[in-house]
Amino acid sequence: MIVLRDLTKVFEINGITKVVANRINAVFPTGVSVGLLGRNGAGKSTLLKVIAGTSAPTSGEVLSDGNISFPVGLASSMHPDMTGAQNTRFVARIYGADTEEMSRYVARFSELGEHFHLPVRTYSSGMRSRLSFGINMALQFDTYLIDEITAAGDAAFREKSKKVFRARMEKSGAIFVSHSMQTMRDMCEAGAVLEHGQLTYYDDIEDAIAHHEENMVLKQRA
Ligand SMILES: Nc1ncnc2c1ncn2[C@@H]1O[C@H](COP(=O)(O)OP(=O)(O)OP(=O)(O)O)[C@@H](O)[C@H]1O
Repeated sequence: MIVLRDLTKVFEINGITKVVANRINAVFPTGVSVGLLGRNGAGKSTLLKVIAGTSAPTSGEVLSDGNISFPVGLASSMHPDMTGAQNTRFVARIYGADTEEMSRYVARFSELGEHFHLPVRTYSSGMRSRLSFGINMALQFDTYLIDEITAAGDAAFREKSKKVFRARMEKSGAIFVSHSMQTMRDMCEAGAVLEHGQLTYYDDIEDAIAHHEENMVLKQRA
């Protein structure tokens, strides 16, 4: 279970204030795959980083009784000057996994070929996503944080990713960001909509999608 308690996250740049989370109180239940919805710039990626602990809240806290992955798909998760193989071994050591076994798994899964041994800064965004997804799926987490991974790779890769993700969901939960409603339906049971710093949680992803689509229609009319 992940609990957001009075969570506030505010960015201030050049006198402009952006409130991403405004005293959010929410619970993400154990073992549930939750789709996080919201329009561009609502703060979904930022919220994932705050939940992962890679970005500090302005106030409030994130509590969890299980371990949480780093956000898959966000470029900041990888060290750009290290190769894919080095990043993999580095993460394996942090989490106490077998470095060689994990390296073999990630090399095979991510389908990076010779790029696996080149610095991550030379990768396309899709290649980075594949690496970061492979590293995450090689490890056992109670909650996986996934940001737009399904945009990475060709149809065969996406199918393989979905299969591995579903296998992980037998024992774990996830918070999943995607702009594709079809992907949300395929991958998530529950949903949450982030708008104007508020988060509304729904046990059924269909209810969250209906709320989100209504927001998008209202935006078009405005
Ligand atoms: N490090 C930062 N410093 C300042 N502002 C930031 C920072 N990161 C994000 N923001 C701002 O916070 C807001 C939320 O950004 P975020 O990327 O979390 O939104 P998002 O919902 O994931 O967007 P998208 O759907 O377009 O990917 C945006 O207005 C963005 O400009």
